[in-house]
Amino acid sequence: MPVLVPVAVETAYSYRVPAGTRLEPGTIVQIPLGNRQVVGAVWEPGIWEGGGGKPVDPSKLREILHVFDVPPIDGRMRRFIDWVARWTMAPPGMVLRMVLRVPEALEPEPPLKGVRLAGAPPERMTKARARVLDLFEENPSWSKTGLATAAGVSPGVVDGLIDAGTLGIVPLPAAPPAPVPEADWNRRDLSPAQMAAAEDITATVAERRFSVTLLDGVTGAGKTEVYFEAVAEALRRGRQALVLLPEIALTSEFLQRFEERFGCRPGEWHSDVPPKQRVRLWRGVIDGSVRVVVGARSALFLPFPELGLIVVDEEHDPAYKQDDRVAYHARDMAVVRGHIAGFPVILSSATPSIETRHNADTGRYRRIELPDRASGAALPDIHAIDMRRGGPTRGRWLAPALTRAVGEALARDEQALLFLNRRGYAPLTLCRSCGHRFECPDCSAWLVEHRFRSVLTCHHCGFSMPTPEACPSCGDVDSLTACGPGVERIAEEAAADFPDARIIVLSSDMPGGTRRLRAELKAIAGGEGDIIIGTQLVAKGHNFPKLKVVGVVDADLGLSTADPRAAERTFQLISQVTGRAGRKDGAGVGYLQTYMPDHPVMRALVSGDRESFYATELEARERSAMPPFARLASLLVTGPDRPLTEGFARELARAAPHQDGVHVLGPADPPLAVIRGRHRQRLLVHADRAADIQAYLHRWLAAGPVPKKGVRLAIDVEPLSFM
Ligand SMILES: Nc1ncnc2c1ncn2[C@@H]1O[C@H](COP(=O)(O)OP(=O)(O)OP(=O)(O)O)[C@@H](O)[C@H]1O
Ligand SMILES: [Zn+2]
Repeated sequence: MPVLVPVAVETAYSYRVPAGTRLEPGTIVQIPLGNRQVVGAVWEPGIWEGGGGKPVDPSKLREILHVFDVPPIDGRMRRFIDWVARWTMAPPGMVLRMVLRVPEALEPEPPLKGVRLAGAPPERMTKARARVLDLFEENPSWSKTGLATAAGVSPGVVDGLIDAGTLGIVPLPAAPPAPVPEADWNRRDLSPAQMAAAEDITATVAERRFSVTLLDGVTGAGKTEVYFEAVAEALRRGRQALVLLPEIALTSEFLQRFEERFGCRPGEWHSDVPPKQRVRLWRGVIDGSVRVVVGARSALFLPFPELGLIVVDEEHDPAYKQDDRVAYHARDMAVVRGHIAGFPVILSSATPSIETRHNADTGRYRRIELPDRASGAALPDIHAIDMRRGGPTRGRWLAPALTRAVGEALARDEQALLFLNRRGYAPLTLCRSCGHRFECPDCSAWLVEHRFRSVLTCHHCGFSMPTPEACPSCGDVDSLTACGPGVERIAEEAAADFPDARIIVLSSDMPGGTRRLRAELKAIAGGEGDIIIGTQLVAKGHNFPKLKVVGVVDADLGLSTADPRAAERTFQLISQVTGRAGRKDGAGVGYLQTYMPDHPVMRALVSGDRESFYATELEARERSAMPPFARLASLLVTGPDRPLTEGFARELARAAPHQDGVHVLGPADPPLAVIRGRHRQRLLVHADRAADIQAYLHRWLAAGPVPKKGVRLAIDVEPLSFM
């Protein structure tokens, strides 16, 4: 039987089925692979057999070692795995590996050991022993620690009773399955616009057919409440539902809202979920006891047997794209999963991606608009601060107009948010005497100063060194100077201007990790903190009722890159972050510090005219033949040194087949030419919309050189990152 194995090979391997067993495709099995034992899944013949395979001598086949007692991966899930592998050009076994992420879930949970009455009372009765035995009137079986705690005795007392034969050990029943969310637990009053939107998408769930709906509503429109109604409908119809969020670890508020609406928490799936809980969730998903999962992008690969809805919240968020190993976009693959299994997909955003908006414009996706905020509050007023005229004095980063607005907010007991998408104190440190710049020894990147921790660190590989007092190049003391601001530097300036204000700095690398960030975000939502200073993680979906003023310290930051999506990203990020202002009762204001107030992105933001942004950007993409009007694929070559890397990339380029409508660009140095000591070269395939880019790549790779001597090739179809 063909079995997909979780390694990077293009085909399935054949194994012998143990005598007397019949295995259907999808069965999860343990098989020998070299001298290891791995987990794989039985697959249908013919799909991943490969072209040049010679028939294997049946007597040489190795046997399947073990069949796991879990439901098989169903046919729709198998087609989905096949599809993702074909689309991303990843080996199918590597996609399967994402599905079988928690092998511990394949074995039944070991039963918990408990104790119950088993014999006569002990000869020697003490007060402690009596207290323990009394508890069996309440409950016939106890866990050992539970019993000792309830009786207020040491575990030794319980052990003594076991030794005396009074108590015996019994297996306790397994933990009950996750609570089932109730569709009609607590329906919230929706605004008329929300109601209409909810009716519309609920109908798509009821139809049980594939469709994609873009829920396109301004920041604070109440999109969450609307798609909750779709989740409720899936529950009513006995289907499972999946909600994807880009930054689930940080959104405890979301889980609370879910609980208010459905009476219990959903299943959670992301990197911060403890291993044991993940194991339970995976099993609960495949056996159907978990009905709703809220998760990060990898939740898309959970083996739901009865999935009837996927919601992709903040569908524009780049966090949905995985760049390494299997390079997939969870939003696009969610649409594929819906298509294969025949259920609706909802994409929700206040700033839809250009791709999604184009699909809505051309009628491929449905679109529902929510033009106003649910609370009735107005959207924030956005002002541009022209840094050429109204900028700050030398050595400062906040313009007088912005500082004034922050001061006024504080005087009204409101919160202000200063947004800068740069961690640390300063992005570059140099020596005033000799011009020496601090660079990472392993990456082509500057070291970023983190003054709170007194280190210079690399944001690409994590290299870190104490900030020296003298320049390592010329030896001058006190000659080092910080160039440009990061959030820590803005915090320093704000603290100097507002010594009485409570300032909270939020960035992903703060000590304390996710738990601390969660706690801080909750505190801010509860009204604590006067000035919040943060990187892009403050832009994501939060509701801060007291927040009125948002200042974008460097609105041009994202525009200065060569990324074809620079304008789109900047528009999305700034709309999202300013969209945190005035969500409850309006009167929010946003200030954009920019040297380019006439740039179309700044104009669209200031005028609040989303439509003009989308029209201009779509036209620009079409004119320059960029996605979604063309297709791209990136081939990233990495190697231990520059000659090997460049040599392979050139050889690969020479092997590119000729095809009308397809162009190969490069090889070229990406902006980050070295990361962690590995040299990088990028080739880019640009193809007409109608071209089959995967077929082209297959032909190319079959004809091209094979990477060796530590050189590796990574393919990314429709890449988002060009760094
Ligand atoms: N019908 C309603 N009446 C009053 N308040 C509501 C209603 N629906 C939602 N809200 C509130 O409005 C706020 C914004 O809702 P929600 O977070 O769903 O918006 P959103 O559209 O997802 O916004 P964003 O895209 O900015 O994340 C929340 O505080 C929510 O509790
Ligand atoms: Zn580095």
